[in-house]
Amino acid sequence: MVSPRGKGNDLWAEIASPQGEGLPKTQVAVVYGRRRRTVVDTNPKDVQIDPSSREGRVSFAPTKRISWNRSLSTRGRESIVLAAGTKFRPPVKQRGAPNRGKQGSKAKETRQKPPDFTKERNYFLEVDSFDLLEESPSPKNYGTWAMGAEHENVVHDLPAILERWRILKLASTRVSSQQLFNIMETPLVPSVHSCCQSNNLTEKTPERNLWSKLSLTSYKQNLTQKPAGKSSSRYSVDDSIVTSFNLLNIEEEEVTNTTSEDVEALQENHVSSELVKATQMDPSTSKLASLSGEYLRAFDQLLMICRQSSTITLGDAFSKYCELSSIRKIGEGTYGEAFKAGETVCKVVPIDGDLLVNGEVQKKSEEVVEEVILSLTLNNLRSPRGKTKIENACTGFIETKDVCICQGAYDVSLISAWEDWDTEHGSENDHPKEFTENQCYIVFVLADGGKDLESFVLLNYDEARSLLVQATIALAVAESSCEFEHRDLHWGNILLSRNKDTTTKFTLQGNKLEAKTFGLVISIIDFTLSRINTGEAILYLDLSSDPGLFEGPKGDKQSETYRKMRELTEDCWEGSFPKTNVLWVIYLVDILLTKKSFKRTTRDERDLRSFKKRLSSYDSAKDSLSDSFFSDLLIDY
Ligand SMILES: Nc1ncnc2c1ncn2[C@@H]1O[C@H](COP(=O)(O)OP(=O)(O)OP(=O)(O)O)[C@@H](O)[C@H]1O
Repeated sequence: MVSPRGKGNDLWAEIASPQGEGLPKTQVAVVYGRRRRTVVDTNPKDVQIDPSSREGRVSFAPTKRISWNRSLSTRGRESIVLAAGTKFRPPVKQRGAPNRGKQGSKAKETRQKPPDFTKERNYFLEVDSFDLLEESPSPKNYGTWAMGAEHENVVHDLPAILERWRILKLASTRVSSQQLFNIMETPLVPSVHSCCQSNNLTEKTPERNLWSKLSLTSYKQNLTQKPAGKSSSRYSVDDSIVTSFNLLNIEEEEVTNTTSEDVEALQENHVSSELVKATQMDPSTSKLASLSGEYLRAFDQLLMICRQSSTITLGDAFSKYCELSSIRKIGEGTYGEAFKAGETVCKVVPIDGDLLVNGEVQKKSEEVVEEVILSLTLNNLRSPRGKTKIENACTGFIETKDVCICQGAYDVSLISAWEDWDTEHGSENDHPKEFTENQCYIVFVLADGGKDLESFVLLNYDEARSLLVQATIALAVAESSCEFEHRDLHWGNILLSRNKDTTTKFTLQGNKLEAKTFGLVISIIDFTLSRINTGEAILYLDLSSDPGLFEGPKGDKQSETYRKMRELTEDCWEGSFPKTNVLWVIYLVDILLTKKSFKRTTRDERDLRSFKKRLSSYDSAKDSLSDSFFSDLLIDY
């Protein structure tokens, strides 16, 4: 039941109000998503397995990972770039015209005499080097760091990161578009702001039934069927972006068809100069073979995000936080090894290499950029900046303190910590001594979130309630801010610790509230399966390409939750379904009832069971917060 209490009335009214009310009309945007890569896709030749070097290793076999939780780690974040907020103009140039024969011969002709964009390319190369200098005015001087010193958290310019990423994604559709991206259509409302700036997503993903996947061709057909120069009410998308796609998402032979008029048109349409630049690269360097070039660009972005001009060693990175000899390994995942370094936890994830790690293909810079964007977006909820009135804020997601890019063999101190863990716990991961001097890594520097729910001992019913209210708050706040859905909130992904505080503050849609914590602190981790809408882009993982995720044991709460999500989303994973968050809250109640023992009465159990029943009727975490179960845990301030 909604509990009216003074100032709180408004909040409860808002919590109960249907989502999307009063939103501006939706608009169409060009979107694309990238299909994920699997081990099967890997060319066996790319996998460096030197039998002589396998001594001491557990195994390189892809089937090694057997634990249910860990086998769930799927790969390949999808993203949809939202091109909105601009006006429709007919495409400058028609591509894929019905008369293929004619086009083909023209393409052939043009390939013999490619347009010369040298002048423009040089200009943009100059701009790029200037940008790089501007953005990295003083590369980190790791050599002079005081070991174990206190460090301010690094502030990242998320809007700028997003913009660069978006440009990279658009540009990279030009090459290997068939392999990497699906061009899709998604309706979107006019002006899109980055939630990172506004901390309030005013433009939301429309309802499920508005989604329709169209190929770029059918999308363009739709556009060309409209009267030139006029936008239809539904397809009022900016043609400069369509043009960009027309120019960028082109077949290999079409690259050479790009004319200087096209470029001028793009410039006229105020398309970012970098986007224009993307259309101007020499076709010979932009063939499919430039896949590695694409990663290089993403890698450069990672360096920029980390404010590094070049990679550093793992030893240099860790020495910022502690004496190397004090490093302890505290956990492991399929992709990352987690080490305690001073006050922080550093998660080391190998990237871009050909070596299979723990039976998996290493993550690529491009997908890592997206994970960084996700982490930083959620980070912003901790201390939203750039706005006088904070709309949404909470501390329930793990804090990302810094990110850095490293290269080289594993540091001896890390190897020693890894081996100590292995002796004590028996690692499921491959021994890191396999990494060569060329290996690159991303290191996520995180706050120490404590122990995961599976191993944490809850003392009593109050702590159990505290866990539920904090998890629901975090989901509700992120849901409101950036349409966040965690989609994998099993008991390994909630970290718990205790402190002296009895309450935690949060802001939900402008309403400032406090929740009783009884001294428990939760931190949600692992956003691998998560979906967000940053306002610039929708980042999500297409779980339909991982059927194994839904084949877990019948009756197992976690497996059932994945299946319920699939039923709910109908495998449309790019869509917004805040109810998936409720499904995970239901899962957590189940876990508390069946898998965790803590001091509780029969009445407490009954309350938990009836709360669980009521949860099924809520459509979002935000809605669930209005349940009477939370009434005496929430306080206005
Ligand atoms: N911030 C943190 N504080 C404390 N422990 C952490 C933290 N981050 C990670 N860990 C520990 O390290 C383990 C692995 O981390 P995480 O699940 O993020 O890695 P991963 O490789 O992304 O995992 P997955 O196999 O699920 O993809 C966690 O289960 C947890 O025990």
